[in-house]
Amino acid sequence: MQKCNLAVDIGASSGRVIAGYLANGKLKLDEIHRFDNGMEMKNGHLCWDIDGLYQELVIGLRKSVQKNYQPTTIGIDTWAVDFVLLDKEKNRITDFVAYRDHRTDGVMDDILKILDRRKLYQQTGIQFQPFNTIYQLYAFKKENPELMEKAKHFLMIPDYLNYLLTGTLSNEYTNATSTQLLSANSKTWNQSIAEALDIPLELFLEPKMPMQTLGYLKPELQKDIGFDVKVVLPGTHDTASAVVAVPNDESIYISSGTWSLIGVEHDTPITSEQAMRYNFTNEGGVYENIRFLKNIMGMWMIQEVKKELKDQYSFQEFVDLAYQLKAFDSIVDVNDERFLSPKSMIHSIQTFCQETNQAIPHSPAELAVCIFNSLVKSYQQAVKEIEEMTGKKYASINIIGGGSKNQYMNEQLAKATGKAVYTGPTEATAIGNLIAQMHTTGEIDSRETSKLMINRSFEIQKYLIRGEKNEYQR
Ligand SMILES: Nc1ncnc2c1ncn2[C@@H]1O[C@H](COP(=O)(O)OP(=O)(O)OP(=O)(O)O)[C@@H](O)[C@H]1O
Ligand SMILES: C[C@H](O)[C@H](O)[C@@H](O)C(=O)CO
Repeated sequence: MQKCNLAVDIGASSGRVIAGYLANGKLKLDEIHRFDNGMEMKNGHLCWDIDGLYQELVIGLRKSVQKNYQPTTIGIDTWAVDFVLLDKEKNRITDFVAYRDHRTDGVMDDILKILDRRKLYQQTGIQFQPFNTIYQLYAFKKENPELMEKAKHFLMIPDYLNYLLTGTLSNEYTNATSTQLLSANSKTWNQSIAEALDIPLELFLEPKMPMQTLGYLKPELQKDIGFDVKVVLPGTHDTASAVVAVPNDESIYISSGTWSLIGVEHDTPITSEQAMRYNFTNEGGVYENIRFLKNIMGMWMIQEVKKELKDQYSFQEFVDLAYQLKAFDSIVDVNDERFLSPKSMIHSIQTFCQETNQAIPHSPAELAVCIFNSLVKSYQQAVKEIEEMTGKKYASINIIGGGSKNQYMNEQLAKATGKAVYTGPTEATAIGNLIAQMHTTGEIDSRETSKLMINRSFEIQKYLIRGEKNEYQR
């Protein structure tokens, strides 16, 4: 039997259970189970199928035994901001409403009439996004005052899955920062913000830092799967885990999946006027540092176009089509809210182009090129903003996550920024999750060791502009 750590990494479009172990100084990965994820309408709201996700997690645990693994620890990460509320008997009293649901339409504006925008930013350091937990909680309270009265516990998605595994309630720190309810400096829930919005502070537990043991499997689950395992906290926000696996500290990173998260690590929050204007966020990092980054609409746009075209084209085929199209220059502002949860992504892109007097993309190739070039343009702008705010020049950008497989965008980004673009690892989030577990068990002793290990274990590709000829070296 092979001893291993298990990373459960659930993204907005897919989830996986990955076994990780050290062999000859390298981190080895084995994908044990993969499943789709998505939202569905329930009780008039877009929701996640949380019970289905839990079942997939348990299937992953069972498969690990069938594959002859002996898991010693398990860690869960998912996307951020979404939550569930439990009553005093610890029963779920809300659906897992998804951040793209329209319940938060207009709520941010309402709250910014109660709270001063600058103060809110200075206190929390969090980017203004209409779906942040603070706006979702407020919308929920307005719609369901009687349920809010009954609510006794607030859990985010990984907190809830950890509760189902162990029976222990917790609020993990990196994910808690995405609520916009935590003080960036003290790393505790902000009383004045909660009170101003009449959100009961009793719902929250003292945030627990990553890299500690939460508990063990509940007896009935142990019996079902046939073994026990230590449940450990990685950065339960997937982006926090992903950032741990960036191979080079000196690069700007882009964690590219459903969202594109572009930024750098920083010791302390940056809450300047400029950072607020550029709408950068200061989320909590696994090493108790700050992930100073911007949340950009990301591959969601091509995911939606793919779906609308009835999955006739794979992601790789969209990339191939983009290469074949000689020129198509229309650009959309990917951060425009119309792209967050549209009825039709294709129609929204076309309308944007029409309103801005640009050529309207019709073919799959034109739509792909428009999305890819528009994303690259927003990355280029964010790079400029990061350099301006940190007062530092960066020689390279490192793209991690599934989106790093998009060669067309990687090349365009190198061309647009004149910087070396490194890509990989593609499973950065699971890797960062595993590294946090290995820190907890003592298998990895320092951050430096983990960076060396990542560079030794995974192939990193390089896209580079040489001289004036725009040649790329891989
Ligand atoms: N072969 C490929 N070529 C180009 N792009 C690809 C390829 N494979 C995957 N992708 C891109 O990667 C994205 C998925 O990335 P990833 O698996 O990291 O996301 P996720 O984990 O589901 O979501 P999240 O970002 O919410 O965690 C797809 O939407 C697609 O755009
Ligand atoms: C909204 C997204 O959940 C979040 O901001 C992003 O960081 C993420 O989790 C991407 O997977």
